[in-house]
Amino acid sequence: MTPTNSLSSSAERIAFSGLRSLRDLNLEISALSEQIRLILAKALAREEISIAEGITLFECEGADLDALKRTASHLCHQVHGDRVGFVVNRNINFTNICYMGCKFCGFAKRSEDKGAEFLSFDQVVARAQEAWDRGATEVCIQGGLHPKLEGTYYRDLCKAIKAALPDMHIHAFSPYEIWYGAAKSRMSYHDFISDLMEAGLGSMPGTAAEILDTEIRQQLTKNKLSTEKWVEIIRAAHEVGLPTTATIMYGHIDGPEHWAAHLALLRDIQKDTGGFTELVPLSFVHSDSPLYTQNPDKVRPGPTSMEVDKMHAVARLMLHGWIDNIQVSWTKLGPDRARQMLQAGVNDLGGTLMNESISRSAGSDFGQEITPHEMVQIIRGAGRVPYQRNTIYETKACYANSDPEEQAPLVERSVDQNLSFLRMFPDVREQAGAGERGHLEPSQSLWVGGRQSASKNAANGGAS
Ligand SMILES: O=c1nc2n(C[C@H](O)[C@H](O)[C@H](O)CO)c3cc(O)ccc3cc-2c(=O)[nH]1
Ligand SMILES: C[C@H]1O[C@@H](n2cnc3c(N)ncnc32)[C@H](O)[C@@H]1O
Ligand code: MET
Ligand code: SF4
Repeated sequence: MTPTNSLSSSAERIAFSGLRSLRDLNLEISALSEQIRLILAKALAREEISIAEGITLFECEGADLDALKRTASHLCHQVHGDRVGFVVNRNINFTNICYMGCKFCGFAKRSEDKGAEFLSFDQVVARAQEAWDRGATEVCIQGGLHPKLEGTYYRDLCKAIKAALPDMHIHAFSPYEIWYGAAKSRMSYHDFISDLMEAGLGSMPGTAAEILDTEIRQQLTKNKLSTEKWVEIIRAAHEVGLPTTATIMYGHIDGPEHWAAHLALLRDIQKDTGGFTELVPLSFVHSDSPLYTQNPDKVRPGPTSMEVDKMHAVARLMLHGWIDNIQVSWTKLGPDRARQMLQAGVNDLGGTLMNESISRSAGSDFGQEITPHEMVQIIRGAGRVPYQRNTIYETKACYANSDPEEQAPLVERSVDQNLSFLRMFPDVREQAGAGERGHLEPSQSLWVGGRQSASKNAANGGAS
């Protein structure tokens, strides 16, 4: 198919995507406040950004913030060139029945509540099969901590999916679910996770992280997994060879000091294990979240727009060379803000999802699915070259010169969730010879068993 919504030349795409040459960037930086100038110069020299410096970056504004975003974009291009990825996947929440009482959560229900759900294995497998038939490479599976779940449930669910779909990647079970399953099975985390891997688990979402700070966690929920346990479970997963993502849920009762410390903690873990594939910042969705509705005076209604920019940009700077994939969550921000983040250090749009419920039940209104064809247009709308990847960042298809098949979304959209959001993107013209910069060979992954290729690309000069 002929590509739609694209730019005519590489130079045009670079200018449009907000990227500056190193010379221009250095010039711009020389005009900034002394403090920010020194930190950005350090980042460009690949020196480590400390927690204190991270806090300073989180507090910057105006020209300083513009330069921070451009520095993040520059580092992103050093690693990834023009490419921005997405995964074709389906989110399957096998149950929303949960009594853990996390205050930020709008998803959990009691078993007698209207809308309470507990899918059978057959139903989960049927959803996975339907996803496979629509081209999904991954199912992302998480659920409530249902009181009647056996410890063996998680393993048996993986086996049931793999029996029907041996090549489907299972990205499943948050550290909180691992804690629950391991406790019910009276097994160590290492043994419990190894058992899940034998049953077909391919990777784990690094959710349940929220803010990795004891005081904040106690206010978000008294019972939830401690910071220490989250770290222990993530380390155990990495040690037995299971990759995980990393997340941060921000914009509620937290602030810059928590964010910088959280990112530094993830970086420390990565230095030891290399097991994180990506960071996914999750903006707090407030409107149907008890945390906010019960305390609107004390809890913020999600991060400000500036904080969203800063989170993605500072994460790029603090994690550079360690966690080089920064994913924006379109379910939290919507397609247009997600597109803008591609100019603040982000190189990934995450999953097409097909069924989103966690954000929707907390009040987000960005729908359940963005189809591959739409993902490609959003990415081109930021002057970047789209590619489909699998969960561990291997290229499945590059859309420099073609488009994926158009597909109707799995769940019909309401009128306000139709494709009209794509019209807000700039009118960009057909492109010839797109994608000559920054391309990887199809088999090359930016996450190869914990060793990322950032330093190699940077050593080659990166984007100029
Ligand atoms: O439907 C959802 N899927 C979520 N997913 C799935 C995600 O969008 C993608 O499937 C993968 O991260 C793609 O690599 C997550 C996966 C993670 O590893 C970490 C966080 C999330 C968060 C969500 C979420 O809020 N809603
Ligand atoms: C599965 C993950 O989804 C995230 N999550 C749950 N509820 C919300 C919300 N209201 N806003 C943003 N993220 C949320 C949490 O980080 C959880 O661990
Ligand atoms: N219940 C699990 C957790 O909190 C996963 C889904 S949360 C909506 O980690
Ligand atoms: S966040 Fe997860 S564990 Fe907490 S209440 Fe919601 S579903 Fe349950």
